[in-house]
Amino acid sequence: MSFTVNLRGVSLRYGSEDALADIDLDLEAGKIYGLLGRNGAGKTSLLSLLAAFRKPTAGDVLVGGEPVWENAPIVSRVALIREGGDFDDSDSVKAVIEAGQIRPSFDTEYALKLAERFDLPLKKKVRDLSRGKRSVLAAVTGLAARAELTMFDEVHLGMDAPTRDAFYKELLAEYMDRPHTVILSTHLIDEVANYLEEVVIVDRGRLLRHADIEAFQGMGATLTGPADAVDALGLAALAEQRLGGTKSITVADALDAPTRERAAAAGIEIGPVGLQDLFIHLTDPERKAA
Ligand SMILES: Nc1ncnc2c1ncn2[C@@H]1O[C@H](COP(=O)(O)OP(=O)(O)OP(=O)(O)O)[C@@H](O)[C@H]1O
Repeated sequence: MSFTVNLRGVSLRYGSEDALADIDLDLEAGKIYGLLGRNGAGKTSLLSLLAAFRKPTAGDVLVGGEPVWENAPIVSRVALIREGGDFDDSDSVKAVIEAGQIRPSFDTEYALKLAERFDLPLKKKVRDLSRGKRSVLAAVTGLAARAELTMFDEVHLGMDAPTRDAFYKELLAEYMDRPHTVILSTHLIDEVANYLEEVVIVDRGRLLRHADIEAFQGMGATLTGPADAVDALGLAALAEQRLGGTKSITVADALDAPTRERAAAAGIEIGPVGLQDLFIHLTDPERKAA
């Protein structure tokens, strides 16, 4: 079984600051989601609500169809893994792994297998681990939790590129073996795009977009050509650049066939927009919330 997620009119306030405002979000069970947002957008706050680390100031947070707050049976099957883990620094790696057994579905054998594969020194104290190895330990406890909803909050930070690659592959293998709901919060969008089924973007405490990864990948376009011809298309540009008489614009929406034909006839080149670039443009602080 894996958990659905439903948020209805959810707000979270710290003192006088709204970290999240009026969020409505539905996630289906058994998919891998990417959670994107700039620094301070509200990603960690959102995940904290789903793990019942925090109580919403307003609204309903349902996990597996039930309110998650003070719901021990549900919470015990939800794993939120934060960067660097929430470990006692004086514990050994082995002790951290053994402590995972507090969860009903924690798989110690799998955790030890992963520890060996990722070269984690079992006897070392957490405080003596490098930043990257500490992240790996956090990732290992998350994978081995075998939870119904597993959330990794920028857990890749500190891992080098080959380690991140191995982590994503292991995550996918574990997911294929035992479908469950996964949320990956990250800034490295292009790196994880191949693993994601849907993408959720939060921006300044609000839900900006939620769509299939394919929809995002087909979403934007860049158009480059004579400035007058580009302007004549009358498209709403997310960003634009001008060099002499040539203009390049980035648009968020997919172009329809007539626009493509007009552009081609005017000598305008059309190219794709990388997910990372699209994300940067969509969450540009200069841009009004969409
Ligand atoms: N404990 C707290 N007390 C007060 N304000 C907080 C607290 N935690 C977060 N905030 C504020 O809430 C907003 C959202 O923070 P949050 O950590 O959820 O963002 P984030 O998207 O995870 O950011 P990052 O990518 O930098 O980790 C920010 O303005 C932040 O300063």
